[in-house]
Amino acid sequence: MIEFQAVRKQYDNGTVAVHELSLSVQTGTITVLVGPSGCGKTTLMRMVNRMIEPSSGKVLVGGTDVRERDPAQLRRGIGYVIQQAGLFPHRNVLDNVATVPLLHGRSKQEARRRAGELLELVGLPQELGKRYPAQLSGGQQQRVGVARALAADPPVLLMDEPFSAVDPVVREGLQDELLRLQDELDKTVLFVTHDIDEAVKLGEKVAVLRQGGHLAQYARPDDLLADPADDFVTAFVGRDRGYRRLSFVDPDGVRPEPVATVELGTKVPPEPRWRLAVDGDGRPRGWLPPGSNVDGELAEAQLVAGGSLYTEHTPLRGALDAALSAPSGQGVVVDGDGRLVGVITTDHVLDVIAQHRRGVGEGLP
Ligand SMILES: Nc1ncnc2c1ncn2[C@@H]1O[C@H](COP(=O)(O)OP(=O)(O)OP(=O)(O)O)[C@@H](O)[C@H]1O
Repeated sequence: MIEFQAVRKQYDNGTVAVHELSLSVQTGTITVLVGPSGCGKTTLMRMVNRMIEPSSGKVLVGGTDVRERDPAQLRRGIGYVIQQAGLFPHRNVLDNVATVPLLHGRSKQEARRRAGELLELVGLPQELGKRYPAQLSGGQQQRVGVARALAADPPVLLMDEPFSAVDPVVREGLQDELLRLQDELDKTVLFVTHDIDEAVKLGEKVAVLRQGGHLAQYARPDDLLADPADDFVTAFVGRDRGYRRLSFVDPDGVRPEPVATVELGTKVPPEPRWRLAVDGDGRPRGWLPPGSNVDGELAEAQLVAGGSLYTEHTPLRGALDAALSAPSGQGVVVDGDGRLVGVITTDHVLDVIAQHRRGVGEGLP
């Protein structure tokens, strides 16, 4: 557990970055600090590994005041990942990661073997180990940064806007990867971002900070979206918080309907309705518009790209998105292996939301 007890930080120039803030971070969970630029997130995080000392108050890690710990020894138990990964530019990827086990007294050979395992853990192919950081994409560099932070197997991981320098698609991949890793590793993670979507996706709990280092609200993402504490939090979580909250709504009640399908590579007579094209394994590939005259065998070029796919039993937000984005008005539902299960309409998803609202009795916003 990490505990901030009435922590305050005033810099020498008089700026109060953190104002008497108290917060407990549960062991084995991801806790996110979110808020606008300059609200004190980084200052608060760096007090955990003593890169910054509080002006007053205490920070405890595992029940001990960090001021009683030797900074170097304290940091060995705390991984630290920053934006742009912070890699050594003149060392190759494998050696960047191996640095940490080497510092811990492992032999060079052993350190490299461990580094190889870690690269695999974060989803990087072994052959990238020989490259230099500048020869990797931004997303790959971030993965190396995570591998290096994990190298000493620290119980605590501090992550300061680690994914903010990469494009949105890569960023989503990195977020998913972090959630997968966390499932496996059960670290105590403190994660800083200014992106509320990232915060509610990753955080088991989310602390919203406002200017001057005040804690505006500390809650589970679902509660934050359903019941923002004040106008500041309401504005910060945004007007589409109702839609965001669908990410946490149980999809019970979603009943996919059958859909007319056609198979790629077969002859297809025209029909006055939308049909979903699937490959030989039953995976959806796109839609064939009503009345399409297919010359010869059906090929991908004749299809309209489908909308997003909804994987059954995942939260309702994906179901609504699939229904809204489908060119045919029918959202495509697939199973965990990506094979077609059926389709859902927007009306059906809205009905499920309405049922949920009645059942839960506490209305979606
Ligand atoms: N060394 C310093 N000396 C003086 N003021 C500082 C110092 N470091 C940070 N600050 C100020 O303290 C406040 C909080 O800064 P901090 O970096 O913790 O915010 P943040 O929420 O992490 O911001 P961002 O999202 O922009 O990184 C800001 O007003 C900042 O200008």
